Amino acid sequence: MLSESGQSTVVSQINSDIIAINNAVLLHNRWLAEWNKKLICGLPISEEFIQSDAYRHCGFGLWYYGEHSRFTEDQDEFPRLGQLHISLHESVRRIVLKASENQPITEAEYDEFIARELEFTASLVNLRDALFGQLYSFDYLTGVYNRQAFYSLLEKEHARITRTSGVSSIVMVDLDYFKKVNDQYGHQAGDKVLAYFASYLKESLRPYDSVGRFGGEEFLLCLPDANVDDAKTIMERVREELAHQQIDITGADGKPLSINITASFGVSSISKRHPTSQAIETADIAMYEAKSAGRNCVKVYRYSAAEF
Ligand SMILES: Nc1nc2c(ncn2[C@@H]2O[C@H](COP(=O)(O)OP(=O)(O)OP(=O)(O)O)[C@@H](O)[C@H]2O)c(=O)[nH]1
Repeated sequence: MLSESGQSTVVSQINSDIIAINNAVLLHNRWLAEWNKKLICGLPISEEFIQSDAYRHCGFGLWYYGEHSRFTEDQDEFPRLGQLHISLHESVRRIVLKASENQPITEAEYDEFIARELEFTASLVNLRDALFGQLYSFDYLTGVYNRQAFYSLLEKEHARITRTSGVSSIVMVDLDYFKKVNDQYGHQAGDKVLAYFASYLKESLRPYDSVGRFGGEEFLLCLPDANVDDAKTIMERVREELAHQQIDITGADGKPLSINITASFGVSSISKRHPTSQAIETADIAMYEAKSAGRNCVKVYRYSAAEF
């Protein structure tokens, strides 16, 4: 689905997550500057730096223990960042308590604090980089994987299926007569149809299936551990239900209207013997066969004996 800014909600969510992290970094830097100033200038240090759960109440902590999207929480770096933040607070607490009791702070204590601060900062950078990586993996308009990310996903699937000696299906899907949508209702309406179609595909498939935008109005699907006959059955259902979807758009004259679309599907398989590039090529052949057969249908590419 499209957000108000015209980008997919996935992309705008990741963007918001990155902005929220940047803000948390600012709050952390302020916290650091504040207690450093008090320590260096010999000013009284307030309770908030000494409490054992101070890490939950500082600006960074409020962000960390607040609400997050799955894009932030799913990153491997996220729990590590939380641990490093707690360790950093422990180190600061020891220093601040000693200072408030006019005891000298040892070099080892200071070095420990600096090491923890540096590790914490590096972890923040890792988390932000991971989110940028996600941002560059999704198609800006539809929120599904872009071509490059989907190719990597298929390469991983090929490696997995090679180990298990199994088979997975890949499907090339292309909207029918999509040019007419653009020509009749305008490019914006066309964009809306593409975004709708992408989320329809995602919602119609199993959670472990994947959807990528191959280019233009062409999408690629990966159905792990489904052979081409399973995939054909699934795609027939998806195709049939798609034709009954009412898509709300705004026409070129600004008036709202509902339209239907159909798509052509080409199914092929990926396995130990049939790598990613061959699977894409053959799914494309099957999809063109579906176009030639009159569109709004599913065709399967079956490898010949010579291709085994
Ligand atoms: N709105 C919009 N249109 C796009 C986008 N990418 C590609 N298109 C349009 O998709 C249309 C594809 O047209 P064709 O390749 O002729 O295919 P088609 O009209 O779907 O016809 P068949 O595939 O033969 O059924 C062109 O009008 C492109 O401009 C996009 O991101 N947004």
